[in-house]
Formats: sequence, structure tokens, C-alpha cells
Amino acid sequence: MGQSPYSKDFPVTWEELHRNSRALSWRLLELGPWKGIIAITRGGLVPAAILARELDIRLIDTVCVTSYGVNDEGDAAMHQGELNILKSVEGDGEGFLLVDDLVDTGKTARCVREMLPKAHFVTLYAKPAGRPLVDTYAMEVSQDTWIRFPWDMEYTFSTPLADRTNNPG
Ligand SMILES: O=P(O)(O)OC[C@H]1O[C@H](OP(=O)(O)OP(=O)(O)O)[C@H](O)[C@@H]1O
Ligand SMILES: Nc1nc2[nH]cnc2c(=O)[nH]1
Ligand SMILES: [Mg+2]
Repeated sequence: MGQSPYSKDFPVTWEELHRNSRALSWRLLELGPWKGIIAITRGGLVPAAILARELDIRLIDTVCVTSYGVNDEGDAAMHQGELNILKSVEGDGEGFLLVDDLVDTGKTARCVREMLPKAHFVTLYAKPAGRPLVDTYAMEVSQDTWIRFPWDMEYTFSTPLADRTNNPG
């Protein structure tokens, strides 16, 4: 499987995610009007709901993809597999926002942008390798960072940094 390219952990709370989504909404409001939103499942669904509320958009569709699998511990998966398109949408995406939670290597973005070349592609978080594929994003994070979303986490005990044998950075 090789060594993970991720040495840093970046946990995001619901409040931070909401704030970042609203910051993104401000920028998109100026660039609209928009015909609707196309959310890339599953990560794009939560930001899409917040953007829809802020921008008063009622038409929401999905592109359904799978790529990163689940690792042995059932933890957030960090190894990317084959990209599968389970469901697409008609047209070239003109006038639509195409929404995902993040862009990392850009593999998902590249594939979905090919299908919907005229959509305006937005993410909450962008890593350098995928950033050129995004039209508008809220925050940049480094390539060696693994973002942990609130829907993947639970409130639990945290081991002090000094006690961690494999300090992840
Ligand atoms: O830029 P990339 O390297 O392609 O990575 C980004 C994609 O990876 C994650 O989705 P994932 O495939 O893990 O599925 P999920 O959205 O269902 O969690 C994330 O939501 C992006 O869609
Ligand atoms: N949760 C999560 N999924 C990803 N998929 C690709 N990169 C990431 C990341 O940093 N965090
Ligand atoms: Mg995704």
C-alpha cells in the first residue's frame, strides 16, 4: 500500500464548516445567478445544502461517485481506488454550481469536470494539487494534510501529544 502522503490531521467542526460554507456563499452570490446546484456525493451534499439555503437555490441534483475506500480499521480511508460514476446528470453544467467538500489530488474533480465542463466548480477546501481545477474555494490546506469532517468524527478522549508514540505531526 506504500506510505501515506498525509502527515497532518486537520479536524473541522460543524461550526467551522458552516462558517466556511457561508464565506463561500458570499463569493458565489456575486458571481450568480445560478440555475441550480449539482452536488458530488457524498462529501458535496452537506456544503450543497448550506449553499442552497444561502443562495436561495431549490434545484439540486447529484453526480454520484466512489473513489476512496474504507481502510482496515474502518477509519477515514486514505487510499484512493478506482473512480466509479454511479449516476451522472444531463447537459454540460452551464449556469450550475458543481459542489464538493474538497479537492485533493484532483482525480475526482478532473473526471466530473470532463462530464460537466461548463459548470462552476466549488469546494470548501483545496489542496495545491487539485486547486487549479477549482473555480472558487473557501480555504487552502497543505497537500500533506488529511481533513477530518464532522460527519466522520465523534466527541472522544484525546491522547496528549507528548504521549503519542507515532506522533502524526
Ligand atoms: O481530489 P481527490 O483526490 O479525487 O479527492 C477528493 C474527493 O475525495 C473525497 O471523496 P470520497 O471519494 O472519499 O467519497 P465521499 O465523498 O463519499 O466521502 C472528497 O469528498 C472528494 O470528492
Ligand atoms: N475526509 C477526507 N477525504 C479525503 N479524500 C481525499 N482527501 C481527503 C481528505 O483530506 N479528507
Ligand atoms: Mg467525495
